[in-house]
This record gives sequence, C-alpha cells and structure tokens, in this order.
Amino acid sequence: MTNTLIELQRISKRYDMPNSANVSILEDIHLSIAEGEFVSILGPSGSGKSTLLRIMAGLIPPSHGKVLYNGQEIQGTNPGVGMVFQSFALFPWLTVLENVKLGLENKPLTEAVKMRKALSIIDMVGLDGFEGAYPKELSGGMRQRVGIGRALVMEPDILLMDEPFSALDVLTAENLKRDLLELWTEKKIPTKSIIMVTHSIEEAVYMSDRAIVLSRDPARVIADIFIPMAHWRDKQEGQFTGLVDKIYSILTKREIKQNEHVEEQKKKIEKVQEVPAGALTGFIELIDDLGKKVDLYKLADQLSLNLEDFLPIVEAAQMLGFAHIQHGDIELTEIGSHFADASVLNRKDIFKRQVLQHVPMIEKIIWILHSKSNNKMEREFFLEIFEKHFGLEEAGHQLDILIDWGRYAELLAYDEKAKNLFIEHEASAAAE
Ligand SMILES: Nc1ncnc2c1ncn2[C@@H]1O[C@H](COP(=O)(O)OP(=O)(O)OP(=O)(O)O)[C@@H](O)[C@H]1O
Repeated sequence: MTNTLIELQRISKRYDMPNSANVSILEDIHLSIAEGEFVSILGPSGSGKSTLLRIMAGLIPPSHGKVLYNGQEIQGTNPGVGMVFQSFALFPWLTVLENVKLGLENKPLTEAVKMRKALSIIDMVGLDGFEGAYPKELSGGMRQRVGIGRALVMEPDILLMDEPFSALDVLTAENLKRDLLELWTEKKIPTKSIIMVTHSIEEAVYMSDRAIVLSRDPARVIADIFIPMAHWRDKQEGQFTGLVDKIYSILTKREIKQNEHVEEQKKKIEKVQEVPAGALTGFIELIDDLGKKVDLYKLADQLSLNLEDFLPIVEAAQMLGFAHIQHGDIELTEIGSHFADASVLNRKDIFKRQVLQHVPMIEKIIWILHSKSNNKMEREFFLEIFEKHFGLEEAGHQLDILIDWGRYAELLAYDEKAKNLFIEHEASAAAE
C-alpha cells in the first residue's frame, strides 16, 4: 500500500476585508498525496493555488481544516517540505554556495557536513564551478537552479514548487524541467513527492502523475486527473494531447454552482475577467478567421500565450455569450459569429446587449447613473461598493474593466481628469 505523505482535510481560507466583509479564497479542500507522486495544481489566475501551497508548507494557517504530514497535524511550518519560488528568492549578497547552504541553517549538522551536502547538490543541479558566484552574475535559469538546490539540500520529503519555470524563457525552462525530471525519475534525490503549482497545462501533463484542477471564487477541487504515461513523454502523441485537451475543457467550463438558483446567481456580484473590449474583439475576429472553431491548446500554442494570459480572454468570451467550449475546442456562438461579421456600430450594439444581459455589475452602474439627476457619479463611490466584495486593489481593476466595456458599448462615459462616470448623452451635452 502506498503511504499518504500529506493530507489536507477540509481546508478553507478566508481573508477579512474592510467593512467586516470577508472573502473566501479556498473552500473545503480535501486532498491526499501519496509517496511517489508528482502532483500539479492548476487553476485560473488568482484562484488560490499559491495560498494552498503556502498552507501545505505551514507558512500561513488555514481558517478551517487541518494539514497532516505523515499522519500528524502540522503546527507552524511543515518540517517535511522544501519550497521553490517563482521569483527564486535568493540573497544577492550571498554566493551560490552560501545561498544553498542556507537551506541547512537550522539543521544540527557540522559545518563540514553542511559544506559536503551543499557542494554535492550544487553539482547535481548543474552549477559545478559556480559555487563562488553571486546571483547577479547568473542567468535566470541558473538562479532557479540555486533556488531548487537550496530546497533540495534539506532532503525534504516533499518538494513544493510555486510556478518554478514561469519566470524563465522557454528554452531555459525546458532544459531545467528535463534536468529536474531526471533527478526525480532516476531517484537521484531522496524527495518522496513533488507538488507544483503551474499555469501551463502542457507542463503539468509533461511532468506530473496527477493534475488537480481548482475552480475560482472560491477555489474548490473540480478535477483530479491521473496521467498514466511513462517518462519521457512525447508532446505530439495522441494520449498527451488528449489529456491536455481534457484539462483545457475543464478549466474553461464556466461553473454553474450547484444548489443555486439562476436568479440568485444573477444577483451576485460576479468578478469579470480583466480583458479590455479591444482584446476581446480581436480574439473573436481571430476565431472567426480560423473557421469559427479552433482547438484551444493549438491556438494558445500558436499565439505563444500561457494559460494565465489566455484563459481570461476565453472566459470573458464565454461569459458574454460570444463563444463556448466543447471537447477542448472553442467555437463562436451565433451571436459571436454575428458580432465578428458586423460593422463597427452594430458591434457596439451587440456588445451592449450582451454586457447588459450577462454582467449585473454594469447594469447596476447604469441604473445608479440613471437615477442621479445629473447622470453622473464619482469613481470613488463605485470603488467603495466594490471594495467590500473584492478588496481595494481588485475593486480598482474590476471598475477599470467595467468602465472599458461600458465605454465600448457606449453605455457610459468616463472623465479621466475628474474621475467621474456619466451617461453617454451627457458627453455630447458637455461638449456643446
Ligand atoms: N493577505 C491577503 N489578503 C487578502 N487577499 C489575499 C491575501 N493573499 C492573497 N489574497 C487573495 O487571494 C486570492 C488567491 O491568491 P493566490 O496568490 O493564492 O492565487 P493564485 O491562484 O496563486 O494566483 P496566480 O495564479 O495569479 O499566481 C487572490 O485573489 C488574492 O488577491
């Protein structure tokens, strides 16, 4: 029987927001990871992947639930994990050797043993000869090798990696992925399990044995997919592309929450994707040019976009009823096709209809502007309302995108200087 190494029991995480509102980031996450598994965690941007990883590491506490390591609930930091960060997190004033040795700082080992272990790991991660170099003298890929070395030198049971390759250029990342996989598959390191947050479905299917897919607002586990392929995997092979397509479909499916009446959902303030109307228009035109239906995975590849950049556009197109996803393909709806073929003015009309139908927040903004005798309202007013739901930073982003969509649809206008939103006919009146 395989040993469960780490177990999450009913983990939830909430953050308190101003005005005593709170946002739920993770909800009721149950996950069990066994010895020998390499698991990827995928999910939309901002869904809570990093938060989940940090909870596993014991760097932040969950609001509810437990993390068990080897059957014991962790208190404070998890003693079984080593962590690799996207940003490398190296100390610039320390050499490669000193940065790696830092991983052993709290271990009861003699200096000579620490030195031996650090030098051996440096060799293993391909940095032999660079022991005395400082981070600024290294390329991005080499810096991440130091980051990985610092985590591995602790000989952790579990290696947690938070988007370890996303700050690197494609070739460097591929190289490092292969080297790490080699250490793992050939058991050159004593690590018993690897858990990696990634934005790249392809990376997950290439490297891991299991992909956990999270939803957003709040994050729940919506899929747990086994990848039953031996290493080294061929990215062109049918089974590989089939799995990539399957995960794409899951990630791009807009979730209708169970037990929730459609009308109740409509009333809810639902986050919109931060995709300007111009980008969305271009995307719909592109799908139209490609025959109205295209494989998402291939499209992302052709556009050289990673999941983080690509998914919001796909989601926004779905949310507004311009496209739908099936079996890994994105296809324009009738409205989407109509939009692509329409004149500039007609496009604005269609966009207006779709936005009013699918984005309750815009409807509310317009209603408020109409209710005011001067049809005008300060940005600050809306910001305060949104802040209760999203927090200050996100509220600003949401409002910016709603203003962008509202302007494109000619539903409202915005005075950048005075920071006022107002109804379009006011714009012509003001200009007279
Ligand atoms: N201290 C905090 N207070 C309030 N909200 C927070 C805090 N830390 C994170 N969040 C929010 O929690 C959500 C999840 O963040 P997290 O970084 O875990 O997501 P992610 O899936 O890793 O994102 P990305 O894919 O963009 O890296 C975000 O909306 C973020 O704004």
